[in-house]
Amino acid sequence: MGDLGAVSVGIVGASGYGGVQLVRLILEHPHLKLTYLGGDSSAGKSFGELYPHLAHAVDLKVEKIDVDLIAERAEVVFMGLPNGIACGLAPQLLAKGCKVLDLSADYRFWNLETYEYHYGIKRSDNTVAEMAVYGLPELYRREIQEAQLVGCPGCYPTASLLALAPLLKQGLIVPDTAIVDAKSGTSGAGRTPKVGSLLAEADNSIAPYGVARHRHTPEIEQIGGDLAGREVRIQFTPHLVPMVRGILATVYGTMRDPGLVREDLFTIYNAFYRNAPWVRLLPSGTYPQTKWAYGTNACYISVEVDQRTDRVIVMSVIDNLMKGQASQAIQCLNIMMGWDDMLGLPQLSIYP
Ligand SMILES: NC(=O)C1=CN([C@@H]2O[C@H](COP(=O)(O)OP(=O)(O)OC[C@H]3O[C@@H](n4cnc5c(N)ncnc54)[C@H](OP(=O)(O)O)[C@@H]3O)[C@@H](O)[C@H]2O)C=CC1
Ligand SMILES: CC(=O)N[C@@H](CCC(=O)OP(=O)(O)O)C(=O)O
Repeated sequence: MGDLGAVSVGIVGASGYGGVQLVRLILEHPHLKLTYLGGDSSAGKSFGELYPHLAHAVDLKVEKIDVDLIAERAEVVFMGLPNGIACGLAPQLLAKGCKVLDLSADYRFWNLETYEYHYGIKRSDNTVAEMAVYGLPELYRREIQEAQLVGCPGCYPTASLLALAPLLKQGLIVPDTAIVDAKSGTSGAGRTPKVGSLLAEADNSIAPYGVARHRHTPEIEQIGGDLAGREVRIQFTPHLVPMVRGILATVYGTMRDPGLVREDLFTIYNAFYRNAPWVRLLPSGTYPQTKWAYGTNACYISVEVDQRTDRVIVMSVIDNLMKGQASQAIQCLNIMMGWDDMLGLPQLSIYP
């Protein structure tokens, strides 16, 4: 797959959900070729043993992680690893000239003490962390264009921030009134087995978790603060819902100007996202469904106003494994390489 002029790409953490999405996307991308797969417990197996339905398309074995081998084979490296591992590999990969895109939380935080506090992991790669760019293209396109190291956002922060950004950037809501109520499918928890992700535990039920202390809150507040130009406090509550993929984030905030109507907000959002091809603003009175984004890099957003309570309500949906993880990383790479944002990425959900 790929063509003669294609950029060589490696994936560390290839056996995981993020990894297998990346494999699919790289195989279908016209300017990328897959040259390295790395892992831990899956090392030594062929990729086809792990994912038999892709055996016909991928003729690579998963290797034990070896920085020299990765840099020899790949110009660009994606890392889809548990938190705390990428920060031990990125400094050496960057020193060897690779571009690095990390899907974990290791390079999302501008203040490493915040990361260390919320993730319970000590860090010593401060200089490299300072180079990292937050990989949300709709907000940090210019920085991503120049980046060697991208810390790709978490799935909840992507859905939440795309809904919140115009409100915070333009000071449309009373400070600190923002509430994010978010729901995720179980693939958000990754492929590594956990009791809570078992069908018998998750099916027929919707459950809040991480209430008042989920580790995505400081990430949302960091970017929210950057947009607002001041520290912000955001109430974030995630829920696990019995589906495989998808996130719906419903955002509430008290309007500073109670005179604003839905059409005003629509105009503001339309202008804010005019150069964002993956954000699809829905017509007034139409509300998004997670299945519309399934398998794509799209984010569907709808705005509403409740004049009875003076609140704005913004709904956003993404596929957590795509815009919330793997395809957003490819969108970032497209921008780093000077290619079109849409290049090689699936645009249409398989749902009717
Ligand atoms: N799932 C989601 O919706 C999202 C996840 N993320 C983040 O992306 C990252 C990857 O997530 P996801 O794909 O869901 O994870 P998975 O649990 O599905 O996969 C984890 C991967 O990490 C590898 N791995 C585990 N431990 C080690 C180790 N010690 N050394 C090397 N490799 C190791 C595994 O390899 P092996 O099988 O060989 O052991 C596997 O390939 C995580 O940081 C996650 O928080 C971000 C946004 C959304
Ligand atoms: C449903 C589910 O469990 N979702 C995960 C979010 C995954 C993610 O994006 O986490 P990172 O910030 O570590 O990358 C969670 O709530 O922890």
